[in-house]
Amino acid sequence: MIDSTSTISDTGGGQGQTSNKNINPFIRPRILLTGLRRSGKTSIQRVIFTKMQPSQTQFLESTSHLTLNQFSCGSFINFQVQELPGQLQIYASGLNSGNGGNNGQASSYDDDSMTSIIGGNYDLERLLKRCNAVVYIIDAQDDYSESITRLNTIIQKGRRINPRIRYEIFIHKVDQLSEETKIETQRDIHNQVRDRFSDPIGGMEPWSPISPMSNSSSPEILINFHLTSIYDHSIFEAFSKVIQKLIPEFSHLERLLNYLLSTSNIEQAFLFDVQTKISIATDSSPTDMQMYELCCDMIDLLINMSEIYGQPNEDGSQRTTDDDDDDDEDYFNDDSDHNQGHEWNIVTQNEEYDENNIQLNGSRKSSFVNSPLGTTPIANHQQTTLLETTSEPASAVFDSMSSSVIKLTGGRALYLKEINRHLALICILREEALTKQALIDYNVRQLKKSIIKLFRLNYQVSRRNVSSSHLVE
Ligand SMILES: Nc1nc2c(ncn2[C@@H]2O[C@H](COP(=O)(O)OP(=O)(O)OP(=O)(O)O)[C@@H](O)[C@H]2O)c(=O)[nH]1
Repeated sequence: MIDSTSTISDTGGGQGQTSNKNINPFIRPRILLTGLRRSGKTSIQRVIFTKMQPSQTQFLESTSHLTLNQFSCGSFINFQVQELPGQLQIYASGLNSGNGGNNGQASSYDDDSMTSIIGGNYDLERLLKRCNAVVYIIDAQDDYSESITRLNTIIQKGRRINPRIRYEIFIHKVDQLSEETKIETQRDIHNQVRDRFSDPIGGMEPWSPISPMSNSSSPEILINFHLTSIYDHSIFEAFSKVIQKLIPEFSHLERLLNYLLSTSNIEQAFLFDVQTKISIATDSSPTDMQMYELCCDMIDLLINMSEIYGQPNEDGSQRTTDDDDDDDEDYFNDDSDHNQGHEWNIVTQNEEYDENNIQLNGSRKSSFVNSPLGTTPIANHQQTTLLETTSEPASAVFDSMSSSVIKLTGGRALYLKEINRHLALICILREEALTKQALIDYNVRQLKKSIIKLFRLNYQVSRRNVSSSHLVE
């Protein structure tokens, strides 16, 4: 079993249930994606969200502005990724620097009072205050000492401003490293970060490992490390873990999957977003990386086979054949006003910092694939929310008829079933368990109904919340 994630904290290797409770289900969680120049930030987004071939990423131009990508998958995965380009330098905020001569010059990142403003007039404090997770990319093939210095600065600032931030450190580009070097690099980076926070700084509490029971008001720092590469599935697995911690329904989904396992003789179950191959939930057993990869391959196989031999619905709507599907199905399949399929929305939401410096990433196809960078600057001092959406519908061939069973050598099997047009359940089980496939099918249908109800409930509450906030306005 391979697990590319390690953690400083006791909770990091798990699914982060504690942090999900802090996520307001009505606010789109924000991920601040940052790291030094050329560390691989844009490549990661393109490979995961636009299906760009990893080899194509070498032609990407450097990102020069803060960009905001909003991702939606039906009503399930909703989050924003703010990419803070590596070329931006952190500058002295000026007034309280205690080093007057340093104004306007790049700081050493070490003095907390000196690191408020990032070159280009972005306010790091504000970005940290508003984000739920920082994904920090370290290029493992490069000398990473400067990168760690910068990371430590961000953590130091973040723990003062927003102690609930989760730091997900991607030790990236490990595809060129031997297994031994990977482990050594991870240990080295882990130690350098831990050592930095083992001493009290500026009156703050020292670094202390967190436990699942940790008090939300504690100053403990939530840090996870992931070994990643865009050239294999590790980047999907790592990003899945980041997303799972931000999905408010995650613990409910996990419980439902655990229940399915216990009733159906299944070894492991994943809920996959079909387009991105992000796993939005798993049962609570540790993830088997090789099985995870096989599940991703199974999705590709199913979609490819269906595209060749399947019959896409002419009207794009989903066929419903399950006898006992009820009205809940309509909620999932109704794209009228909320289930807009996969979207890369172009959004700024009344950002208070200098908005003319924000660049907006557009749709998966038109912006990212057809144009070199696909970013569009918005007008200066934009006051209203900009929302330009180009939706890419979920696969036309993935519908309620989509299901598959693949028997593997070694006595195991993979079982795939559509949950809705965005989500697939994939189970790993012993081949013998398939002798009771009717039971599994039945249980999966019950699971599907429960998931639909769960999201419908959340959707209704969020809608009510939105309309009442309009009334207040
Ligand atoms: N070997 C390897 N190269 C990678 C990986 N990810 C990205 N790269 C390469 O790293 C280079 C820089 O990638 P970018 O995505 O442009 O990096 P960035 O962090 O967005 O850079 P800035 O926009 O300048 O901040 C490209 O040539 C990518 O092909 C990886 O996992 N492995």
